[in-house]
Amino acid sequence: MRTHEVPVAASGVLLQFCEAGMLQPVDFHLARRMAQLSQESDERVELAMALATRELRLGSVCLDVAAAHTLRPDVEEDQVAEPGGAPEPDLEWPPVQEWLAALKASPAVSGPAGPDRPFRLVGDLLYLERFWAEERAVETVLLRRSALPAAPVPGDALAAALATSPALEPADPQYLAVEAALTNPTTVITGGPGTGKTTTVARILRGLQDHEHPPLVALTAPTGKAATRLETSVREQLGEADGLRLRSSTLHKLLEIVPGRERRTYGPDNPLPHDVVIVDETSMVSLTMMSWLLEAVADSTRLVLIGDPDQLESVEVGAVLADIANSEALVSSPTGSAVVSLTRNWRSNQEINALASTIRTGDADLALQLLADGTTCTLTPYTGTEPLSQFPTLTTDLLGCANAVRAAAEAGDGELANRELERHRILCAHREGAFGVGRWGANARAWLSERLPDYGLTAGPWVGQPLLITRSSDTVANGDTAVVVRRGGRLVACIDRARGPLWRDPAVLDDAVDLHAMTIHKSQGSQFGTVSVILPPVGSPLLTRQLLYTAVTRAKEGVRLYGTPESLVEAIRTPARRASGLGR
Ligand SMILES: Nc1ncnc2c1ncn2[C@@H]1O[C@H](COP(=O)(O)OP(=O)(O)OP(=O)(O)O)[C@@H](O)[C@H]1O
Repeated sequence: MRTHEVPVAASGVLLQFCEAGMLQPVDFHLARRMAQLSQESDERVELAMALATRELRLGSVCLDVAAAHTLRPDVEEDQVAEPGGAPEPDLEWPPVQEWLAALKASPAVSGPAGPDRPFRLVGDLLYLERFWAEERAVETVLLRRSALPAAPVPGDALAAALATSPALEPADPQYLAVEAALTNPTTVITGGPGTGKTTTVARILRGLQDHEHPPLVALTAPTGKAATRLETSVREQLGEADGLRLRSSTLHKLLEIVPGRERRTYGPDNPLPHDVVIVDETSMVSLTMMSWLLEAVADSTRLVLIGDPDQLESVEVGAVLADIANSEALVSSPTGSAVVSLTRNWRSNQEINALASTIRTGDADLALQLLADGTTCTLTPYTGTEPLSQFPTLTTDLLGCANAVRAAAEAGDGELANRELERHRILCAHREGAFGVGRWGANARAWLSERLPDYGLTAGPWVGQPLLITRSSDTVANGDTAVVVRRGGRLVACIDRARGPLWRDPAVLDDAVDLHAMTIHKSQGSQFGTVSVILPPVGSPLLTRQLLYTAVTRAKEGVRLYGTPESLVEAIRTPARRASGLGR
C-alpha cells in the first residue's frame, strides 16, 4: 500500500482525501488559504476548492463537481504500479446536490454572471476565476469571429491554390480545407501525421499570394522546432514564396511575451499586424496561450489552427484544440462548421494507419487482432524483467540504425547521419525504472558497445554518438537531435535544424544527453521509420489512449510494441479526459 504525504493541519474529510492520495499537500494548503481569506468554513467547499486546484495541476481547466466521484488518486508518473492496480479508495463524497448548494452559498464562489471571487461555479463546473476568464475569452473571440461575414473565395485564388499536383476532387477533405481557409476568418484543420496538413497550408498560401500587396503571414507553433519545420516545408512546397511575407516564430515570440512575466506586446489593445496567422501543433497550445493569441488577432486577420486533437495535450492546462474540434458551434461560418478533418495518412503504411484508427476509436479487441495478424505492427510480451537480448527484432533495428548512422558519421556526412538516426527510435512513456528512457537508453548503448568497436565505452564523444539537446539556447532548441561526426580529423556534433545543419564542438553542448531512447512526449512532431514502444505497466497513470496513439503515429514503416496485452487494452480504454466548459 502506498503512503501519501499528508499535511499536519489536515483533518476531517480533507485528511481522508489526502491520505487516499486524491489531494497533494499543495492542493490542501492553497484551498485552506483561500477558504481562510474568504472566511469560508464549510469543509465541503474547502474540499471542492482543493480538488479544483488538483485538477488544474493535472491539466483540467475546472472541476466537474457532479463527476468528481469518478476521479482517481493522483499517482506520480514513476511510481511502480501495484499488482492488479491500486485499490479503490473508500471516500466520503458529499452528495452532489448538497455539495453544489454549499458552493453556491459560499462567499468564495461566484456564479456565471456574479462579481469576481476566487472561484466561479457554472452549472456543475467549479473554476478558479482566472481560468474561467481565459476560457470565456477563447469562447467569446471564436464566436465573434464565427459571426464575421465570410469572404467569397475569389475564383482565381482557389484555382491558384488547387493548381499544384496532385489534383483534388471537390469532395476531398484537403480541397474543403483549402476552400474553408480561403473563405473563413477562422478555420481549424485537424489530422494526424502525414495527412497533408503542410501540403494544405502551402496550397492555402499559394491562393493568397499577391505580388502587389504581399500579405504578412505568421507561421507559428508552441515550439521553435515546429515553427521552423513548418516554414521550411512550406517554402519547399511553394518553390518560390514571392507575393508573401512569411515570418516563422514561436507563439511566445509572435506575441512578444516577456519571459517570466505575463506581459506581452500584442493583445486586445495592440493587435498583431499580420494578414494571416497559421498555428501548427495546436494540440500542444495551452488554454492560457490560446486566450492570449485569440485576443491579439485582429478581426481582419485570417486565422488557421492546425493540429492533431488525438495526440497528447499541452503540458499545461487545457485541451483547447480537442474542445474546439468537438464543438459544432465554436468555429463556424454562415455556411456551417469551419473545422475540417484530414484523415488519410499518406506517409505511413496501411497496417499502421489501421492500428492508429482502432486506438483513436477505442476498439481494443480489433487492435489486438491487428497486432496478432500484423507483419509491420506487432506486440511482444514485456513485463519489466526481460533483458534486451530477448528481443531480436529490436536489437536488429538498433544495430541497423547505429551502423547506418556511424557509416555516415565516419564519412563526415552529418545531414545523412541525422536522417539515418530517424530509421528507428525506442520510445518510452516513463523516464525512470524498468519501463523508462533511462534504463532502456543505457541498455541499448551497452548492447551496441559490445558489438561495435569504440562505441559508447567512454563518457564520449564518439563517432556516431546520437544526442538529444535538452535545453534551448539562442541557436538550438530543447528537443533538437544531433550526431557526432568525424570532420577534418576532429569530432564535431552536427545538429539537425530545419533551416540546415548546425556544427558545434560536442564539449560546448552541456545540455545534450545520449539519444538511445526518448520519451513519447518529446517525440511529438517527429516521425521515424520504425518505432519500438515500451508500454507502461497496468496501473501506470501514463497508460492512456492519447499516449499510445502519439507513439504509434510516429512510425512510417513499423510499430513494435513491447508490453502486455492488458497494458495495451488499458491504454486504449483510457482516454485522458480534461474537464473544461469550452463549447459545452
Ligand atoms: N492528396 C495527396 N495525394 C498524394 N500525396 C499527398 C497528398 N497530400 C499529401 N501527400 C503527401 O503526403 C506526405 C505528407 O504530407 P504533409 O507533410 O503535408 O503531411 P502533414 O500532415 O503536414 O505531416 P506532419 O504532421 O508530419 O507534418 C507528403 O509526402 C505529401 O506530398
